[in-house]
Amino acid sequence: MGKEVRVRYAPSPTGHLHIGNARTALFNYLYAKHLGGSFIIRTEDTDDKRNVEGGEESQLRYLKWLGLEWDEGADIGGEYGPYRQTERLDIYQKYVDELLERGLAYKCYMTEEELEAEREEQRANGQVPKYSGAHRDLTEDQIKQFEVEGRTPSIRFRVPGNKTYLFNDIVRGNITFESSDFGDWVMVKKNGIPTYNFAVAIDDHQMKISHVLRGEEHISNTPKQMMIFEAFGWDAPQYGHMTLILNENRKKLSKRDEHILQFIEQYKNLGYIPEALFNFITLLGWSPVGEEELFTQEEFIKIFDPERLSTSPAIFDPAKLKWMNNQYIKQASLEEVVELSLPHLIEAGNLPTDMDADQKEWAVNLISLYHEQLSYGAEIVELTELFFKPEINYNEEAMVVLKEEQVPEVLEGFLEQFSNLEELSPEAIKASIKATQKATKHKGKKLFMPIRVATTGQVHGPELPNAIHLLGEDIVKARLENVLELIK
Ligand SMILES: Nc1ncnc2c1ncn2[C@@H]1O[C@H](COP(=O)(O)OP(=O)(O)OP(=O)(O)O)[C@@H](O)[C@H]1O
Repeated sequence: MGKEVRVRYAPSPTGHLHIGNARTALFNYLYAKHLGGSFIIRTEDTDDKRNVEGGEESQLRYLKWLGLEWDEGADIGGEYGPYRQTERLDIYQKYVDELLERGLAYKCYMTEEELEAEREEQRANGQVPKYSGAHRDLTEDQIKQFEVEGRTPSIRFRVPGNKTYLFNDIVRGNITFESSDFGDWVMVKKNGIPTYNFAVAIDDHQMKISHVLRGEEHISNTPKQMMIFEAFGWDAPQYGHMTLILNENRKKLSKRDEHILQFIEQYKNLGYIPEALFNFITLLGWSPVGEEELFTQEEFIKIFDPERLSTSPAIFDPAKLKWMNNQYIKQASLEEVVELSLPHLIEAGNLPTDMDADQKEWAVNLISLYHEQLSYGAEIVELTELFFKPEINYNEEAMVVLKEEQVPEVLEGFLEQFSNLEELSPEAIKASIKATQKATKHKGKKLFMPIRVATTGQVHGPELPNAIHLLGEDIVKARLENVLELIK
């Protein structure tokens, strides 16, 4: 039997979960589930300057909302929380001590100003700046002197000379780096906190991670992590670097772009369906065999094959997401669609919070009229606007219809039939339109369009008798009379 599959999603708590982060988490999850392995969450929170309040909570909450469950983590009262790097500092310390002792790491006392001066000089000489190794081999006396001066050291990893680091990337095949391109890099910062690359390598080993699937911005970190694995004689995991998700301007989606519509929370609040997002995100940078685009989580788990990960970046297309959500809304029950959309009508002030049974029934009927068309919950407000405003401003398209010759006759005829109705059911309204046809001898578009446009202001729309039924007697009459006046 091969090695047990254990993968991880390792967010820094620097902001909310966006489509790009979620894609990385989801591919790890699918990979683990496909192979019967474990999916682990680890918060990489060692860069306290960048951490934001609520960042971790958001990452976890919206992963759960998308339907991802992790298998393992720190025990937080019977439930698994994520592993947190800041809670593992003792573990890292043990390994730092070992490398110092073995001479594979050393203390560097250079100040930020000295380091900057060094880089400045290298740039001036046309070189790519890298640490010169000035404090690689300090004498005991030099060290004492720096300590007396009160300098605090960072700890650097002693990069081996003339070595090639090669890994076979799951997505990109063989990738190599030369150790000569790296200066001795900081393993532990002056504040005593390990750097990202050091902590990641220790954790991936300790957590027995078998495959590291992450965004391609991490490719250049990989050799540093391999150096740590090598220093301890550990086997490195298999790496796979996935292409990034870009926005429409071809820029990487980033947590720091707070004003862009790209966060899972925003889509939840707009009334998107988690299964639709899951489906959509999985198809960003990965494609199944065949043309089919709609899959459940279980189906994805069955068919997920990392061989089919794309090597060119995927552009996040919000219009495609909207389309996909509509596919899911169409399949959802009316009850679910009401749950997604009704709160938005209330929030817009179109309906009261304390609806009585009749109002609720009216609202449900209204939403059901748009069940097929609705792309996301909040869209209901825009789609149903015509039901909540007393007057309509007929646009150009509408006026073209209303100016046709037969319109006064049709509308007067319909107004008469409508006024004589004893009950306002959609069936009765349908019958009154039929009766108008008989009386006026106009039929088809010539009959329907003026009635539709006069009552709704739109040339396309939901079932006409149902819409008229929901608009109610007063509004329908007022609109018909208004149009008759307008076109006189
Ligand atoms: N645009 C993106 N497309 C695909 N994966 C991404 C994208 N942005 C981040 N990731 C991946 O998400 C995981 C978590 O990364 P991280 O927490 O650093 O997110 P981030 O959005 O890059 O944050 P920041 O923008 O603050 O650096 C990493 O594996 C990273 O590669």
